[in-house]
Amino acid sequence: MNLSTLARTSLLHLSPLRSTSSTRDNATESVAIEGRNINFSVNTRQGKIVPILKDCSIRIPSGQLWMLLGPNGCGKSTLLKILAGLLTPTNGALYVRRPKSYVFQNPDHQVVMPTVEADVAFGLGRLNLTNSEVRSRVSKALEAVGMSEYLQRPVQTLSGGQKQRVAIAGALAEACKVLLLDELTTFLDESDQEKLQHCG
Ligand SMILES: Nc1ncnc2c1ncn2[C@@H]1O[C@H](COP(=O)(O)OP(=O)(O)OP(=O)(O)O)[C@@H](O)[C@H]1O
Repeated sequence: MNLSTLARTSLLHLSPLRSTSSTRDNATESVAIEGRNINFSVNTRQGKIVPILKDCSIRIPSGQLWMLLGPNGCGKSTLLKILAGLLTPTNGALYVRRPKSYVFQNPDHQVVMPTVEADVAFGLGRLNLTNSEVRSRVSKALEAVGMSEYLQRPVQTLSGGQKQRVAIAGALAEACKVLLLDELTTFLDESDQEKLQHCG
């Protein structure tokens, strides 16, 4: 992937990388994502090694919305999966602030519980919260994505865009500091995408 494919929504601006992981805690508290010289290759069934990402470097400050832009197959999803921890880079250095959440391109891969309420609460199970805290977080997250009235809805009755909003609500409920969204445009209409920019 060429770094020119990384764009902030308002302004293309890439600062040079300046810290290493050992100095990060003191020097760059406000950095959300930083990767340096990330490489990723896959081994094909024919035994060939195919490079997908070559020396990809990225630095994103906290509190900003950035989009990865580029042609089909250039490596956007691969990079996002590496940032999410779903893929391990072949080499390179990587820091992603926690907690982080990843929303799949296809919400059917993520929205798995029987009801909307159960699905948004799913990730909270490991956080040791009281029932009332869980209910409050679920309620606020659903409100943020405009899905409050769907609390008891069976997830299989939702549209693709509604499922995607439920998946995003699950991420917001976990109070993630980094939200990684793959192909926001697959199911969400323009107005939903616009609203999402303000609900974090
Ligand atoms: N397991 C794999 N084996 C072989 N090639 C792979 C594998 N996984 C990904 N690729 C290739 O890596 C490249 C990058 O894929 P990726 O899904 O990251 O692209 P993308 O930029 O997100 O594409 P799109 O815009 O079409 O979603 C593609 O050419 C893809 O075919």
